Amino acid sequence: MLKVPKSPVREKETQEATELLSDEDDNEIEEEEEKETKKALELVVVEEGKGDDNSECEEDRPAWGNKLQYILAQVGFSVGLGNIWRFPYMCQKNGGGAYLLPYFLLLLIVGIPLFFLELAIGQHIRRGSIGVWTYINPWLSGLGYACCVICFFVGLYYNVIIGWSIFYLFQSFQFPLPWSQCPQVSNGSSTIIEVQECVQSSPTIYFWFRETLDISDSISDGGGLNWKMVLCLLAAWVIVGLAMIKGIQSSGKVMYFSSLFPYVVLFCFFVKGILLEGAVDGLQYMFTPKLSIMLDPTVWREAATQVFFALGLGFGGVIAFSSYNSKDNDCHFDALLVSLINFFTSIFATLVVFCVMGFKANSLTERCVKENVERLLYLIEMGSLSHDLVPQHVNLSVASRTDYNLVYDVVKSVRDEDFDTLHLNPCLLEDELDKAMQGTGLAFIAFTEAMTQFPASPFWSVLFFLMLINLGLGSMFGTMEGIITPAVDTFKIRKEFFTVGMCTVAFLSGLLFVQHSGNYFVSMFDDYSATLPLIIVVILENIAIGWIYGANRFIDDIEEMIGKRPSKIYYYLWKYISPLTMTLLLVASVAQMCLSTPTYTAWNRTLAMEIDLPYPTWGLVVCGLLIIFAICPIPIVALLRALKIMGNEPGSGLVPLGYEPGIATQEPAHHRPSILRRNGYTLAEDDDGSEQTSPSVSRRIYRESESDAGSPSFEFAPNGLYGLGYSLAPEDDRAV
Ligand SMILES: O=C(O)[C@@H]1CCCCN1
Ligand code: NA
Repeated sequence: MLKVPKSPVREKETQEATELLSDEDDNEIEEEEEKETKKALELVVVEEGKGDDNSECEEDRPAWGNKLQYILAQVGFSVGLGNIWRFPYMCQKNGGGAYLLPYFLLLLIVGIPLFFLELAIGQHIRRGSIGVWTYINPWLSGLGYACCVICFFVGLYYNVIIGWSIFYLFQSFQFPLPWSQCPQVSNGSSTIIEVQECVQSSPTIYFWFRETLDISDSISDGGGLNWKMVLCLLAAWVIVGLAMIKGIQSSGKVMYFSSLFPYVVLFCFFVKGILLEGAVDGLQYMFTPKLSIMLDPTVWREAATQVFFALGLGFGGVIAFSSYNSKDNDCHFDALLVSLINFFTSIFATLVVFCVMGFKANSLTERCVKENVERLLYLIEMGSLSHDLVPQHVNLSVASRTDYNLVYDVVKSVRDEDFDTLHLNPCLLEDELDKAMQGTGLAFIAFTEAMTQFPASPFWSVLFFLMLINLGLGSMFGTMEGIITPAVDTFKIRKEFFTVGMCTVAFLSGLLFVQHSGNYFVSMFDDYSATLPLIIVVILENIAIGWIYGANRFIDDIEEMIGKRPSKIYYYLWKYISPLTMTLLLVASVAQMCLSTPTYTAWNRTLAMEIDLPYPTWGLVVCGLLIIFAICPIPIVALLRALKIMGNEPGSGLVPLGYEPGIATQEPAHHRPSILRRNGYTLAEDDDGSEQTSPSVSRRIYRESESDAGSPSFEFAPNGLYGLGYSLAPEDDRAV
């Protein structure tokens, strides 16, 4: 039942990494001892896997091979398309630099504390999300289910983006790259011309909207299925499904490679990007906060949800991964490390995107200046404009952008009444940056644009899309596991069947996103299913710990676990600051959502540009339903509890623990003594429930109720040795 991969290579690496990390360990452990423990642990796991109920060597949960592996797993889950695809597009949508400030602030006062909270609670209670929240308070187990629904919605469209990447990957094996120039068509007679829609926009934009998405003009115009995308989505789901069933094993070396690979690729793009003409303008734009935009609650809401999305808060994955830690693991350090890595990855990717945007805006303004200078010269020649208006030092025939802007201003002030008849364009770089490509395609368009500037472009293109797929799949596995594990635990179905069923259902539902209007649904899901519900879930998690469980008690627990007391700041953050901030945000954004008509960005084929359209009524209904579906498990579970439909009977799989406000008072009769192995010592705990009165000082570790005992849960772990070198699991190959 439980396979423990034990390759000599792996073991050696584990040791190496352990050595590397050992100075971080608070408790000075003899290496020898640690190795012993590890062996014992593996042995234990195998024994239990065989169904051997030998309580002498019983360990409830498998553990991570080493700290580095665990950190890489957390980073692999949290760093994903969110950093490379979502963050840049959110940034552009919300005024560039104006978005960075709220994002960073919210990361500090909400993101890091809550990430720490999820890490600590998983490590303390040692269960997946449903188990954790049920343990805190059975009325809250709906939170765990809401996490599953959110994971499902996110997984649906997340895989579509992986599908897009697969499409681009396949298109990358040609030279010149298909998005490097406009396609040519013959216009009936013998002349060959370039496609108008492409000339009006740009080859990369055209490739995105027309060749890839073949997008319709509005969300109401479905346009049928886009077969190319259907196939790519199918490929993406097949990969996910196979990897989730089997878990392709790979050596530790591959894992280190696959987590460093994205940074190498990004770095190359960055170096190239910064050398592009106009890159600095793009960066300036990125780092200049437009303070006015910060009064807009949307910016704050989108910053908050991006923080949650990026860190995976409210997905359940973080809790699941940390539940495989030993109790003395320094989860505070982990929280800081992983959130900072995540933050800098987003910033890094966005730097590249803005360099490219600067470059594009620059070349567009250059073109604009050239055209308008010609027009000026023509007007002067025709006598409709006096030559005296041109300042002395300006030589129009070689005018730069600033020269032209100067002349434009002069002409505009002098010829105020009939200025419009002159048909002059201001050609401002900022305008060009403001209206630069937006929306879900931003990353695709920006990176492909950059690539056309590279020597050996197909090589870079292949590298880039492999990286994107690699990043996306890692997070996708964690997200899917967020549904599969709890479902399999609860409903006791075979994992293989459920995984296949789940992927099939998800693929079929995903067909919504591969219609010609599919992109609009992607942004709808991205805007509504992964935002408000996430905020609500995270608020409730925060309140559950800060108020129901008790912030002080939780801090005591952490002190008990990691041996040092977290700063008092966390008390205030958990108790007041973050719940208050999030509630304010929630209220403001709900109010704002009700007051304004929600819009989406559509591509207009004839104008060859993006325009904002209001959602049709049915679209609004769908948006509302997405939010309602995602959060409805919370009230439903509470209601079922109130009506006593969902009981505490052991074995129901729903309530693993007895409960009295905040404290586990009664254990199901068939629990077994748990043993805490720690640094080579075995701490057998007796089960007289002594921790009932003082749970904070007990060294309690996960106890199994019947519903969990011998349950297949270990088998259903986000199987760490995730394909393509993702190691997202404990050494012995599983997690919840
Ligand atoms: O930012 C991302 O791409 C992932 C999505 C899943 C949850 C964690 N973060
Ligand atoms: Na990832």
